[in-house]
Amino acid sequence: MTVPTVGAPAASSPTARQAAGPRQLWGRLRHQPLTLVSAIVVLGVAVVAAFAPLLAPYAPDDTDFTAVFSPPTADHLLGTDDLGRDILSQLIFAARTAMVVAGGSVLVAMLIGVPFGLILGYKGGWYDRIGSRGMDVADALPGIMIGFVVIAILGRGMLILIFAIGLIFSMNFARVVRAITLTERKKLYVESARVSGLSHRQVIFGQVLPNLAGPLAVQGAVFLGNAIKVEAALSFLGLGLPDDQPSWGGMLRFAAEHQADHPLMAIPPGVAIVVTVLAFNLLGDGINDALSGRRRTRRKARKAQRLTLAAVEAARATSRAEHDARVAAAVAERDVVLDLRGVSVALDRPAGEAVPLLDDVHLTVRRGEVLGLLGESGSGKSMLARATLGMLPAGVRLEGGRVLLDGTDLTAMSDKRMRAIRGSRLAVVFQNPQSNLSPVHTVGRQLTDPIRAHHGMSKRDARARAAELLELVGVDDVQRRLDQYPHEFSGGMAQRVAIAIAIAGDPDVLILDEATSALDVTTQSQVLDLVLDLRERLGMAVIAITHDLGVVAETCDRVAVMYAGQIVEKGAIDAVFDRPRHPYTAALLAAHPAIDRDVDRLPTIPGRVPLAGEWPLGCHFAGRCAFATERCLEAPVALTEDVRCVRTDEVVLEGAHHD
Ligand SMILES: Nc1ncnc2c1ncn2[C@@H]1O[C@H](COP(=O)(O)OP(=O)(O)OP(=O)(O)O)[C@@H](O)[C@H]1O
Repeated sequence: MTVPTVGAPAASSPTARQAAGPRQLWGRLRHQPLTLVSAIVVLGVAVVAAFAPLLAPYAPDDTDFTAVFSPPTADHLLGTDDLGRDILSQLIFAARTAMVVAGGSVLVAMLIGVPFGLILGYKGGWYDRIGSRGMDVADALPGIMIGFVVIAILGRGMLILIFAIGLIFSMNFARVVRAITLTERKKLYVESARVSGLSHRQVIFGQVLPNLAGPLAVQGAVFLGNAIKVEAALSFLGLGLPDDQPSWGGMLRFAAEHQADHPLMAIPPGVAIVVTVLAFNLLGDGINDALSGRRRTRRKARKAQRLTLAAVEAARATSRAEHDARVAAAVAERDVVLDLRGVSVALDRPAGEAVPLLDDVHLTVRRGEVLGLLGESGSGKSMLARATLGMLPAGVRLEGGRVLLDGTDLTAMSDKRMRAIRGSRLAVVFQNPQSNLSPVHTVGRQLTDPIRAHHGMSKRDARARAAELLELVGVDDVQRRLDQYPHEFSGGMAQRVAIAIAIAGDPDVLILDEATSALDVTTQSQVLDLVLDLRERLGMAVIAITHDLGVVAETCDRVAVMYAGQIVEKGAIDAVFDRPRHPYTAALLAAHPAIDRDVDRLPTIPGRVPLAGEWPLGCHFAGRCAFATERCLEAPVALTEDVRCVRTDEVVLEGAHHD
C-alpha cells in the first residue's frame, strides 16, 4: 500500500534525534533557509485554511452570472468560472479542505500504523514475521486502488476520503515504526525500564513511543504533502469530495474540461498543489536534517586532571584496608540472599541443536556483600546476569538450574511476578551512562515512573522520593536537576542518576554490568565509592560485572572468575588474588599491570576465548593447576585431556583453554 514519496527523506533515527535538544534543533533549523521558507509557506496555508471565511472575498458557491469566465479583475483577482464563482475564494476554501483531509488522514494513518509497528518491532518473533508478510502484501497493492475500493464500498464524503487516504498511508507508518522499534528495544534504556519493573505496555507507550517523535514528525510532514496529492488526484478523477465541496483537485478537473477555451484556469489550483506539497516535503527533509545533524564538537578544554592515577590508588588503598576489615567481618555473618544453583543456559540454533552458553553455574551472594564477576569478553558474565533477572535474549533459554532469591525460586515465577521482582528486589545498571536513560524524558519522569510502579505513590510523593534519591546518590540542586534531560548531565552524573533509578525500589541485589567501564578513572572511583556507601547504608548486595581486576580488587569482598560459560574459580579476594589455584585465574592476574611489579613486557594469554559452541570438552590444565593435586586425583577415572575435572564447591576446573 505504499505511495511513492517525492523526495521523502529517510526517517531520522531516535539515536540521531538524541543528539539534538530543542535549542540545538532550533539552532540548526535557523541555518536552513529553505526549511524556514517551507515552514512559512505551510504556516501560511494553515492560516488561510483556518480563516478562510474571513479572508475569502466571496463564499465559494456565490454565483455572478454577469461575470461568467471573467479574466482577472479588481473584483475577481483570479477571475471566475462558468457560473461566475470567484476562483480566489474557491482556492482559499479548497485550502481548508486540503488541510483538513491531509491532517485527518495522517492522523488515521498514525492511529493504525504506529501501534501496529510498535507491537511488531517490540514483540519480534512470530508477531513480526506474520505482520511483516502482511505489510509486504499491502505494499504490493497500488495505494490509489485501495482508495478506489474504499470509496466504491463506502461512497463519497469527507470522512470516507480521510479514512481511505489514512488506510493507504498506514502501512508506511507501520514500517518506519517497526524498523526503529526493532533497534530501540535492544537499547539499554529500554532494558533498564523493563528491569525497573514497568509493564510491556508502559515500556512500549511510555518509553519507546516518545523516542519515535522525531521520525514521526518527519514522516507526518512528508505524508501531509502526499495526502494533499492523493486527495487532489481522487477529486480530479471525480472520486474524492462531492462536487459542492471546494477542492484543488475538483478545480483542476473543472479547468481540464475547459482547457481549450480557458487554459489559465488550471494555474491557480495547480500552483497551490505544487507549492503546498513541495513545502511539506522540504519541511520534512529539513526537520530530518536538523534531527540527524551531528552534535557540534565542544571545544571547551577539559579540566586538567589533578589527581594522578597513583595518587588515587594510594588514597583508596588506605581507606580500603580499614573498610575491608570491617566489611569482611560483617559479611561473614550475613545470610545468603541470592543463590544460583547449577544454572545452565543454551541457545537454540535453527538447525535444532542447542549451544550451551552457561554451564552449571553455582554462585551465592550474601546480603551486603560486593561480589565481583570477572572474566574476558564472551565468558558469559552478562548472560549470567540476564539469567538471574529472567531476561534471557530471544532464542536463549534456561536449560537447568534454579535462581533462588531469599529462598524463592525465580525460575518458576510467572512473567508478571518476575516483573514485580525486577526493579524492586533485583536491579541493574548497564555500562553506558547515557544509554541507561531515555533521551526524551526528564530525569524526574524516569525516576518517578518506577517509584510509582512499585510503591503506588501519587505524582507529588513520587517526586519528593525522586529528589531524596538524587540527593542520596550525590546530585546537587535536585529540584532543577529533576526537570533536566539526560543530555544535560555529565557521564558520571548520568551514571549516578541510573543508580538512583536502580535503587528506587530498594533492591536486595544490585547488578552493575560494567557500570563504570565507560567512565574516566576519577569518575569511576567516585561512582564505586558511591556504590560501596549505598550498600552499607541500604544493606543491599552488589554484583559487579567487570573485566577490570583493579575494580574487583578495590571494591569487592569476593570474586568469581568466569571462562567459557563457567565459573572456574571463586573465593575471597585475598585468597584468589594472592593464591590463584586455577591456571586461568593465574594467567589473568599475571596479565594485569601492578604498581609494585617492574616488568618490560606483560605476559598475555595466547589465543582467544572459545566461542559458544566451541568449548573444549576436557580439562586442559590437568596436572598444571594447584587444585589438581588436591582434588583431581580423586576423580574416579584417570585424568586425561578428554576427562572433565571433578567439580567442587569452591573451584571448578573445566575446559579453560587458550592456545
Ligand atoms: N543474544 C544472544 N544470542 C546468542 N548468543 C549470545 C547472545 N548474547 C551473548 N551471546 C553469547 O553468549 C556468550 C556469553 O556472552 P556474554 O555477553 O554473556 O559475555 P560477557 O562475558 O558478558 O562479555 P562482555 O564482557 O563482552 O559483555 C558469548 O559466546 C556470546 O556470543
